[in-house]
Amino acid sequence: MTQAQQTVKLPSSAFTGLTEVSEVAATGNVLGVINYTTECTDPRVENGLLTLDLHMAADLGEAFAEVWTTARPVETGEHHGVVYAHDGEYLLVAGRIAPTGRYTEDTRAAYVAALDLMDGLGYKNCFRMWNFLNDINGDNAEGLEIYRDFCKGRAEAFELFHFGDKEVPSATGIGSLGGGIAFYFLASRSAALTSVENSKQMAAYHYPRQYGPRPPKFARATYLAGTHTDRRSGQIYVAGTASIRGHETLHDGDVVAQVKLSLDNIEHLVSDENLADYEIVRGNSLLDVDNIKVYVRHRADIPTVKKMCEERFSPNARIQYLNVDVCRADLLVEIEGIIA
Ligand SMILES: C=C(O[C@@H]1C=C(C(=O)O)C=C[C@H]1O)C(=O)O
Repeated sequence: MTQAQQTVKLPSSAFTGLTEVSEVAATGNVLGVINYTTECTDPRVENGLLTLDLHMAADLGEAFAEVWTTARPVETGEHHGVVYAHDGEYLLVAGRIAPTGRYTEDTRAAYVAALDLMDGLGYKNCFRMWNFLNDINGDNAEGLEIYRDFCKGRAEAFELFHFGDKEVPSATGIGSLGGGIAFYFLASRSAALTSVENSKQMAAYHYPRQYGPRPPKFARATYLAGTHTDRRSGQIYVAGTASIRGHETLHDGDVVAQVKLSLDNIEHLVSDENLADYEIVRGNSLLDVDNIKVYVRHRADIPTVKKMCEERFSPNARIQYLNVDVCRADLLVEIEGIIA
């Protein structure tokens, strides 16, 4: 191992019940607590912990927390409305945009605040973004779908920061049950990043105009390692993945076929065949994916989706199922995860 590999410890996340957060927090340095719960609030620092509540659960019985921990002591702060925590190597920044009739400008402003913060504090390697949009498939005040409205603001912010398409992080852009748009991002100071595409899907940033005025800017996965020469032991952050080949949704109305294609897409994405383009050799399969979130549009489909996921992921994988809308009206399911 090189010295850099030894010193840059990669971050980790765990799912826990809402009431167990303080026990998990006591075991390490907490970068952030993301509550997938019954209401959305502005991000805050609570008992010294950066906390973001997302409206992603119908009742407290299905709520859970995702707790991000790192190796070093964490400091928190606030910058132009976004709240952050950092440990000298990793930064988590969270924000919320209140419900409005047009999201482009507010999304651009909130993203600018977060990107500006990363620049200012020297966390220039953003490797994962999550975005939660209430009424994602609904129309804004001008008749533009809220997801497309959001994509426009995001693309404009990236442009202002001269973010090249090949540098965009992996992301999730998913529905939520309330609260406008909430987001959290992870960035690093010195870890090495590789944005990974899926050779069987069109890069999202190349999607044609039929999907909105500006394409969604995200990578299918991010490979995060201590050094650029480590092409074997880094982490893989798998973006929200759905039943899309090329740029087209396949299997409209068929949840079983959509789950199968989503899983096939992830399987191919993390395979050495796909990663060869990036000189990454990891020997991965679906059995290595953990910290999985499965977003299901129709509650009644959850048992079917769960059965199929349990057949293909490891029995030890931690999986959360959430009942929310997906970024295209014809998508019934979406899956994300992490290979640590
Ligand atoms: C499912 C897709 O996109 C979704 C939307 C994303 C976004 O806009 O950030 C990222 C991944 C998925 O959550 C897709 O286009 O394949």
